[in-house]
Amino acid sequence: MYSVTDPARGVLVEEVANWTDVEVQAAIGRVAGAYQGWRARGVGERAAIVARAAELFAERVDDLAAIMTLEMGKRVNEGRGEIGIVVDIFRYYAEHGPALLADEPVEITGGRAVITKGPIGALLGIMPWNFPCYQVARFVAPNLVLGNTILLKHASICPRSARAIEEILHAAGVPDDVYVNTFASSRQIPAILADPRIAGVSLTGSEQAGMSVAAEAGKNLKKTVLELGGSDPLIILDTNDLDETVNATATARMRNCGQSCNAPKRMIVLADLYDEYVDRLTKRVTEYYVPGDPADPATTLPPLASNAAADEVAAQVAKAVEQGATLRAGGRRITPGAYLEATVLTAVTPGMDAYYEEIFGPVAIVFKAEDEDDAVRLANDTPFGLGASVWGTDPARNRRVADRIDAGMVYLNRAGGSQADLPFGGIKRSGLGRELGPAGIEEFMNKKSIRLG
Ligand SMILES: O=CCCCC(=O)O
Repeated sequence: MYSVTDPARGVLVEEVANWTDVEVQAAIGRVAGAYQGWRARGVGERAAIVARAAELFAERVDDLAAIMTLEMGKRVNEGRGEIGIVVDIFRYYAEHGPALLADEPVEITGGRAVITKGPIGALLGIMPWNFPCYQVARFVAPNLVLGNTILLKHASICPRSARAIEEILHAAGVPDDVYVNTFASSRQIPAILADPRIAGVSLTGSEQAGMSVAAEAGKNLKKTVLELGGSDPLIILDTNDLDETVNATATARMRNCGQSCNAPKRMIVLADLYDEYVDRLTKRVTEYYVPGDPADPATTLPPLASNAAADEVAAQVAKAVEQGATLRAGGRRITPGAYLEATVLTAVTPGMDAYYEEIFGPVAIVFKAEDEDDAVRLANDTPFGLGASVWGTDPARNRRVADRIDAGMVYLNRAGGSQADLPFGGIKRSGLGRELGPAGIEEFMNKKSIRLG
């Protein structure tokens, strides 16, 4: 069942029945059937439709932000910001897509060749609830320009976002069968992936979901992009202004109520700053992040996406404390609604679950590093490898540390934050492949070698 439950109040607003197997099969038939016609249109025509979609997303910013606030508790201002990135992504691929898809001549031994950049077919997208519009945009915009068609399965708590996105794309001129939203259940995913009419799958979601989709896709030899979890390190080497660093790093951690795959979840602070950083972060988190209505632009701490999500994070915090971590701030569930106090933990050590797992909520863990080498060791001591950030006053030192971090993305003196033209993705258990930027249009591309002579 898909449903909308307002996480600020715990009130059920709408239920949407899952599609039957017959409906899902028909949807696969639609996107597969539309493929040849869509790829036959020129890239310029597809790019113009994607550019129009950007404008329609911009026009509906308030409506989309309100939907996300209701469905998953996103602060309304953050929702507007998310639509800003969505607009950028659609514009980026509309503008740069044609050049990114241009033939590439290659010099080869004994002759000449060209690599053409074409689509591969109908794709399945499985998208999560944490950024209901952005996550869809970064998969859909490049693939529409490339000429692939799309069957989209959104998170079960986001049926309204799912419908609104489909409406916008169709209104922009994407043919009805080129982009089809399905209210399929997770149980139906294996059959979709086994269907020869589906050429590949992109999933953003949990490690668990990634493993099952990758297994099914592997069995069926389907190309896969996986954007999974992260426990990103944020290393503080030194600072000229500790308050500014504390505020900026707290903002980065608490953005989207801590529910971002690439949020800095482990603050690693060099020993000489550690005590002062922990004190000031604790004060900031306690005083600034006050629970409130996510529809109110003044709110600093919205609910998590659901009661289940809030309970899970609260349980992770309680387990960490039971295993010996120190609770410096927060940790308590607040009801009614899916609220959890903004939380700071220290003394988290190897052997505790919280040392290795991802905590998807407003919880910062602070570690003390003896020196630069120790900071790098701690940063890399994780099964994940999504993003990381390095904060310090010496650019050469920041860069040296960045080069030693095992992650798909490293930011200097800033934390995370997607942008349309910068590739996004991870290594290790954070996933496979890249989205956004030039790399994002290449994942489901047939780079065909044509030998000319
Ligand atoms: O959950 C990952 C999405 C990241 C969005 C962003 O950083 O802008």
